[in-house]
This record gives sequence, C-alpha cells and structure tokens, in this order.
Amino acid sequence: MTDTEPAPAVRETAESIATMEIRGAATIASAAAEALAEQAEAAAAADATASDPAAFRASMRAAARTLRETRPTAVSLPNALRYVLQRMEGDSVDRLRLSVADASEAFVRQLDRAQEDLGRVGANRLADGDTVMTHCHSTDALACIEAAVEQGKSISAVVKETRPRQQGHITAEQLRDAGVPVTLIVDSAARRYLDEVDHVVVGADSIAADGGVINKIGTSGLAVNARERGVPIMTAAQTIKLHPETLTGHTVEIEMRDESEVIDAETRGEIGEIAVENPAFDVTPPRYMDAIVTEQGQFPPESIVTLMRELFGEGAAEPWAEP
Ligand SMILES: O=P(O)(O)OC[C@H]1O[C@H](OP(=O)(O)O)[C@H](O)[C@@H]1O
Repeated sequence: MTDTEPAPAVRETAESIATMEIRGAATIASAAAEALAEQAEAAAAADATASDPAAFRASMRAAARTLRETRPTAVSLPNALRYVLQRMEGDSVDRLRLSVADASEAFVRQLDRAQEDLGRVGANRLADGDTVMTHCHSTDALACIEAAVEQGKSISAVVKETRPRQQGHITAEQLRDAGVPVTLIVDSAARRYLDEVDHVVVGADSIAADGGVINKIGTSGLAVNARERGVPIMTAAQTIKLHPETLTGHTVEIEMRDESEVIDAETRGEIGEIAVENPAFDVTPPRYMDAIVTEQGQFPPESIVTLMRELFGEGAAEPWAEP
C-alpha cells in the first residue's frame, strides 16, 4: 500500500459493490463505512502513513474516492463516506484512526436503529388483512411489512420479480420466512394484480429535493399504474437516502449497467446489430407517490425538502476531495 493506494479490504468492498455482490442502498452504506474503518486500520500500520497524519488523511480520502466511484445513484454511499470523514479528527495517527473507527461504528448502529424506527412508522400505514405489492428488494420496505406482521397484522404480498436481476426473488423469500403468504409475478403482470392490492411499498436509492423518488427501474411505471387504479403507494427511505446535492438543483445520475444483465452472450451473437440498454433506476415524480416514510416520520413527497434543509443545510460537502 502506498500513501494514497486504498487497502486491499477497501478494494474488495469496492469491487463487491460494483458487481452488486453487496447491493441495496442501506447495505452499501454500511459496507462503505466499515471499509473506511478497515482503511484506517491498514493506514495506521503502513510505513508511509503510520506516523504522518497528513498522509493518513490523504489515504482516507483516496479510499473514499475509490468507494464513491463504484455506483453513482444511491446517495447513501456518499452520505456514509461524508458521515465518517467529517468525524475524522485528531493530531496523531492513532487519534485519527480511533475517530474513524468510532464514526464507522456509530454510523452502522444509527442505520440499523433508523431502519427499525422507519419500519414502525411505515407499518402504521398498513392495516390488518392488507395485501401489499413490492418492487425489487429493499430492506427499508421490508422493515415496514415485517413490523406490521410483528404488530399482529395479517399481511400478504404480491412480489414483482424485477427484471433484469430478479431481486424480487430475495424479497419473496424474506417475506415467506417472515410468515407472509407471497405470490410472485412477472413485472408486466403488475397492473392486472393491482386490483387485488391495498398498498404498494417500495424502497429508494435516492430522494430528490423536489420529492422525486429514484428507485429500481420500473418503479415509476408501477406508481403511475397504482395511481390510476387508486392504490396508495409509499416509499420507505431512511434519511440517509436524501440526496443533498439536489438541494442546489443537481440531478441524480442514473446508473447504466451492462447489457449482459439483459441478454446472454449467445443471444447477443444471434441478434447482431440490435442495441440493448440497461438503466438500473428511474425517477418517480412526487405527484405519483403518496408518502415518503423515514425514521423521522412520514412526509408528503413535496415537503421532504424541509427535512433535507434541516439535515444538510444548503448543500453537500465533499470531504474526500483533494485539498
Ligand atoms: O436500502 P434498501 O432499502 O435495502 O434498498 C434500496 C434500494 O436499493 C436497491 O438498489 P440495488 O439493488 O442496489 O440496485 C433497490 O433499488 C432498492 O429499492
């Protein structure tokens, strides 16, 4: 490891996030915070950084940049890096290392607590006997359904498989394990099944200042259909999903993933010159979303900007940037 080269543990985490072995906005955030603690540990032991606080800090910024560059859409990732780096303090490497370890632990603890609190808030929107429809796999959305079940409500679920990676299967298995009767459907069957559904519950990778919800591709079409069928839809999103850069008018980058997630190599050979695109996320305009459920309560999407200003001020720092 040179003074700015990330530790192997950081490179492994970055690789796992990029390949989606580690995925889901909240899970990515805790993995990133933990990777920074591992970087601090490694930098405190490496010749180039062990006795040089400035070099130690530079190595932490470099590690954060490596993690930041893995996937562009879920803001929980830069928000996690910000949380830890902004709490890095001390004039010795040992103090710096300790402050990073403490911040990383505190961040992961807060994330877990926030999800529990959010689950209880979201569960209040669900009634005994409800059928919910889900899209993709969101631990925040699942927390709401599981909390409703824990409150003694009987809930069943229609689960969209969510092409191309079929993360709906993970949701289906987790709900089944929580005792929720599950029906798995293909994405294009969603409108047909909305007539049998009382509530749509989705997660979010980022929430924009105007209340736009950035979530797995297909969410916006589902939301429009839900509105047309008169089915309420909520997004479960811890405040770590609020995107501070959108407070100053920036848009959220939508990740374009490889076509191999959509077609296999044989099909590619057969279809020749046909272009394939694979956007991972879309934006649901606030008018199609009934509520954003956070650990700090539930909000009409248009009012989320007030909470964002309270939490972030007018914008976002980039503590990983070169000074
Ligand atoms: O934080 P939690 O609620 O677990 O997940 C939030 C969102 O993260 C996922 O993205 P991906 O699977 O990483 O592309 C899904 O879009 C999901 O709704």
